[in-house]
Amino acid sequence: MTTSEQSSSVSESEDSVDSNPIQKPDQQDPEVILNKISPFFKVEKTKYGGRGCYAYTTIPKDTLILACNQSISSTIVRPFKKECCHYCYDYFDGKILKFKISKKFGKDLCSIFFCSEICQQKFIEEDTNEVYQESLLLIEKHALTGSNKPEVEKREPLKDEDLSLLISQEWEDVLKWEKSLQSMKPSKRANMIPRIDDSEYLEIKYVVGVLFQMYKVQTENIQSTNTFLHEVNSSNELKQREIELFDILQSSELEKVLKFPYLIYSYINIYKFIKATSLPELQPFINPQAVREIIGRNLTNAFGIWSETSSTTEDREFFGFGVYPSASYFNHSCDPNLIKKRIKNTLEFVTKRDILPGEEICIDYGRFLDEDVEARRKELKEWFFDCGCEKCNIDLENLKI
Ligand SMILES: C[S@@+](CC[C@H](N)C(=O)[O-])C[C@H]1O[C@@H](n2cnc3c(N)ncnc32)[C@H](O)[C@@H]1O
Repeated sequence: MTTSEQSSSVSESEDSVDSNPIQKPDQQDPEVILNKISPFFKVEKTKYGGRGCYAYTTIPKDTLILACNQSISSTIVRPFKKECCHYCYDYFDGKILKFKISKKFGKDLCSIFFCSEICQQKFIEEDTNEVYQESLLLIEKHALTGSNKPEVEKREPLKDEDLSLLISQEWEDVLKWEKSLQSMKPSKRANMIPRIDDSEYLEIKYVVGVLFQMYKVQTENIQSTNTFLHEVNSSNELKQREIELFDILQSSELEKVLKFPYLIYSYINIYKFIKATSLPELQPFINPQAVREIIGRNLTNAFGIWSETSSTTEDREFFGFGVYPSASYFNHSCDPNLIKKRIKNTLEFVTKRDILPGEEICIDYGRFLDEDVEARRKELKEWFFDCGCEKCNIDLENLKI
């Protein structure tokens, strides 16, 4: 536990602006990376667009085809941060967790909460040079700084504005902001930290988690082997493999901003907060393009972390989300043949029925399978796609009759 005083986290080193490509270890062929996720399926193009997972051979019902025990990054909503374990997401009926890593910043005590000493210890072991721990504590500190600032009304783009132009202009302005940030004394940079709301706080913790993994892989020079994921027994290599899979995930940041233009300002806030507050170790990884892609990858690939319920009709609490790249290639089907189970921080995927060779393996993205085809499609539209599953095709044909 650390209790040292820290005035400002802002980097004193020369930060780069937009010319800081992330140096990645030797990049592997995406096809090779994708086809080493599981011996049960290959990842191929679907006939309705994008990629999907297809069975190599017959897979009997109740077969565990994938278990992902490491998200690349996860984040817990502010209201549950003291009740939901940062490491394993366990929750004990609203009880405040006893184990924590804390640091005092002036009068403010900031903490990361865990359900047990084991989870706290695992978190510490997986950290590198305490960069992740420090980064999360700094987010807590600066989220407090930000919340003391007056609320700024977020600008809404005008109806007839050229959105693509607006988006590129706004991000260009961010680069100017970044130059003035870097010309400031570190002690003054706290003034540049924007006020953030709860959804931005959630997203910032996720983005910083991914940035930390990039730093870790580069610092520890972690190399990956060419085995299937379940054969990998080093957690460092697993993370490296998840990063490789993360890099080839779909990103839909621009699509989302074009649909909900007010989000540009939210994403810029997130970026400014991260750039102005992150440790020097993470700075080389922070540029608008990288952060926009990290945000965009969560939008269509994150798995929600929800409280457990005994039935699908019972209300659930939303604790946060995690991105598990190796599990992100399953498409949605309104008649899924795979069930997803979360056991603490592990996602398990088990077949619901026998699967035939060449059959697409799909999960259910929502909780709306009992609804009619139009209602299902409306729900999925919010996730930026028109469902191309077989059940929808049949149901749509039947509507025409
Ligand atoms: C978690 S990713 C699945 C992998 C993705 N197909 C790929 O190529 O990376 C979710 C995205 O896949 C596509 N997708 C998933 N299920 C689909 C479906 N039933 N019909 C059409 N597109 C789907 C959508 O673009 C969605 O945003």
